Amino acid sequence: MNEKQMVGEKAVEYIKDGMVVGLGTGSTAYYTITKLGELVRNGFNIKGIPTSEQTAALAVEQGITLVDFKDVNQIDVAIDGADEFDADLNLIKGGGGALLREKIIANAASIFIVIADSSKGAKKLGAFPLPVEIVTFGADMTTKKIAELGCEPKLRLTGNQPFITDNGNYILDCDFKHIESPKEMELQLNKIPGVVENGLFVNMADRLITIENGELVEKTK
Ligand SMILES: O=C(CO)[C@H](O)[C@H](O)COP(=O)(O)O
Repeated sequence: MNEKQMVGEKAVEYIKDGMVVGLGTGSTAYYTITKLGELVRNGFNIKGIPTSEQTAALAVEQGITLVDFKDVNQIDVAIDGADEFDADLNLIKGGGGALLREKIIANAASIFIVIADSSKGAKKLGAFPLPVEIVTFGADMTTKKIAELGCEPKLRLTGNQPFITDNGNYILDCDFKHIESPKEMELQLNKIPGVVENGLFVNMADRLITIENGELVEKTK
């Protein structure tokens, strides 16, 4: 079993019958969602809130009932991957372009569990270019303002065309090399008009499931 599958399936042990589950996006969350599908086929009543259209399609394929925020009072547990994590369980997310919905759902969940293979650990965040979602209007100006914070922003492309998020926005991948203060950077970025949200998830993860020396390990705040 590969690391993504190990951590993705382990997280499902936190799901109980009747729960509302935030469903992450990406190749690690894939294993969580397919395992949840197995539970559903075994009679579990699980409702899912997806963090992307891609995840919504996978969840439906797996027989998981999808719900909207208006249908539920709370999200019991959200499970999602990460592009980087540090020792304080701060994260960079958004490699799959779903950071806005991922942050809304992680923030709404009573428990946010992060699943990440061993390659995602970092002493300092920032080697992975930070995804920042921006509105298309004024994108060139927003890009300049973000660059003034000390990074090289690159418009994410699909082929020759800008990548468009599920929310109709662009993503800038911002190479900071390292981010001294993730909290400060998160706030600075979100103050720039045109920025919708950024992929720094500071102090949000309750539990990290990862791999060290080939073994599953779990860390909490
Ligand atoms: O933030 C994300 C998507 O927006 C993903 O969780 C992140 O990119 C990790 O992906 P993967 O599990 O495929 O490595």
